[in-house]
Amino acid sequence: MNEPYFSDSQWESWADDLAENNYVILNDFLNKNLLAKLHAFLKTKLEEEEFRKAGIGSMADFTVDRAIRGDWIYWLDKIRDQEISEFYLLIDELTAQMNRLCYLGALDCEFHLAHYPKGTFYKRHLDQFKIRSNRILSVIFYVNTEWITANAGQLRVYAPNEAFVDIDPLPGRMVLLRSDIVEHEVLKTEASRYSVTGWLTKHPIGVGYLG
Ligand SMILES: O=C(O)CCC(=O)C(=O)O
Ligand SMILES: [Fe+2]
Repeated sequence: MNEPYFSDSQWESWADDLAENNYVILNDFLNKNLLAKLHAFLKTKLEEEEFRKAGIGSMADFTVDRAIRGDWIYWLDKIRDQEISEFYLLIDELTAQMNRLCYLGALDCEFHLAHYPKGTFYKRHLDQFKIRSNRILSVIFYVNTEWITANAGQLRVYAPNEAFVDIDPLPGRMVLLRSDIVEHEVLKTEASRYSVTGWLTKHPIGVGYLG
């Protein structure tokens, strides 16, 4: 057994915040070592030109529309991407704790690296697709090694009354939000913005798409 990254009481306090607001911000969630590892891995994949233009929707619904989102992504694979196996240990801990504390019933996850080049954004949206409501919890890690507010590129999270909070994509920060109800957008970034984004899902990936 690996040592847990965080204590049960720490997880309980985050789960309380999530239950109350439907989103939670966790600063310095990635330690320096893991942040550096993810950043380096992302840079390698960028250099190898492994990123693809991100689209919207899934399967038959899938389209690429730069007026909606301008990021480039690289889908991760837990088995293939052994260089970042430590990241998946952290995701296992997150999933177990969320299932324990929030009765999430998550059975699987899917993650991609994301690069928003200068001048790109992702318009307001919900993470659940129309024909595939498999995603329960959205999980976003910011993996730039430095970030200044003048870079913009904030994650804007909307409350049901249209109030919103703007969240800087600070190194090591993680944001959790409920995929089914929390609308959000990425404001136009003035610098290359790197992240790892994913979802805890109800069904194993590749099965039960219509769940
Ligand atoms: O990078 C972010 O802050 C959010 C990304 C996002 O909303 C998405 O990929 O669905
Ligand atoms: Fe999103």
